[in-house]
Amino acid sequence: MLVPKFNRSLNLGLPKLNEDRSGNIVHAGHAVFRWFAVGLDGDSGFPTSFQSEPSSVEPVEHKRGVKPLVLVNNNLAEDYFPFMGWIDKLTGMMQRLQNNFQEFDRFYQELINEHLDPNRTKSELPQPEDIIDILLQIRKDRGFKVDLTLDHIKAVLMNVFVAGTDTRAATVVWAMTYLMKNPRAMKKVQQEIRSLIGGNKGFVNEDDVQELHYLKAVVKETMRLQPTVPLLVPRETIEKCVIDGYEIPAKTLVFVNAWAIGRDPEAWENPEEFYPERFVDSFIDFKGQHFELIPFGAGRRICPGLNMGIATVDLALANLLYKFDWEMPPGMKSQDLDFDVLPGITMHKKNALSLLAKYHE
Ligand code: HEM
Repeated sequence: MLVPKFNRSLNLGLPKLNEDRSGNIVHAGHAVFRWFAVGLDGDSGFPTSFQSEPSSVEPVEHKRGVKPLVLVNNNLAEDYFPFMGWIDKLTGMMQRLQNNFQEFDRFYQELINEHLDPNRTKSELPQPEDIIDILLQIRKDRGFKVDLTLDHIKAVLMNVFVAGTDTRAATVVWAMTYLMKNPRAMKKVQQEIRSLIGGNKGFVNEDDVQELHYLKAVVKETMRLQPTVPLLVPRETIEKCVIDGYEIPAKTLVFVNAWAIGRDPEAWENPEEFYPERFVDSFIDFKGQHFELIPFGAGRRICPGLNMGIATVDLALANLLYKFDWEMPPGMKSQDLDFDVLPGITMHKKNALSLLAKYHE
């Protein structure tokens, strides 16, 4: 039986919350993620910059007067080989991690202080209230007991912002890349959206998305080929087991390769082909019940943000496709697009996806 090896469900930067059962600090979450969000900046719901390479994007200025947060994307050797932590010290990665943590900690503390400020005027309150208000209220209701500390609240925020932002942004970029490579699918999905929404409404909302079956198939097909967390959360066997004749001892670290599973010729016809139609009228879903498609993982540690993740990917992609016609920049052809990947826990496109957006009248 496989069990999660690490308690990574909470903040990467809050070591106390990342302790394993033996009380050791677990470093599985050491990878420091990039900050890049579709629709994070601005009210329109559209990305302010459509690039897949975050390092080439200006850091997102949050409007709170503190230094902008710049997240670096790097993996620690220790993430993969726990005995190789010394390399991270030598390369300075550990120090960068610590610095990053401190910046984040300050940022979240400032947000919390703002929410705790009794002088916060009514007009500044988000509508109706935001996640920080709710968490602080729960804490207050519990009489400030130690079981919900400010560190826990920071951890939840970190999770929502990072686990949920990076993955969604990457998925939208991969979907656009596949669609640019496959004009037939691009045309079909745009037709579906535009014929449903028409010209007057001007945007796609959450209810509309439920009618967009081909769009949903496009997203599934993208996640089959390019799951953004290809190796899921590491697991550890708690007892000896035999799989396919291989004997696996207890306490073995196991990585489940969702990327390879999505391309397994025994599970998929023409697995390398981008063919969203395979999901139209298919019962296969990514909710952890069909093991041939597990971009959100499966079992007890399945992604808890699955529904939110899909809802926002569908919505962002649908609006991008509804509002704009997409072309390659001058001098480039869709054949030039590649699927090279940056190393990392989250699978990002290595070379920036630069496209020309033409407003669709
Ligand atoms: C397209 C979007 C997303 C993808 C592809 C994705 C994918 C994943 C995957 C593969 C895992 C590991 C599951 C496993 O090992 O079984 C995971 C875990 C997690 N995800 Fe997501 N995720 C997405 C969006 C989100 C969002 C929006 C949130 C929060 C708002 C979120 C929060 C988390 C958390 C907290 C975990 C750790 C769960 C645990 O270890 O118990 N994710 N995600």
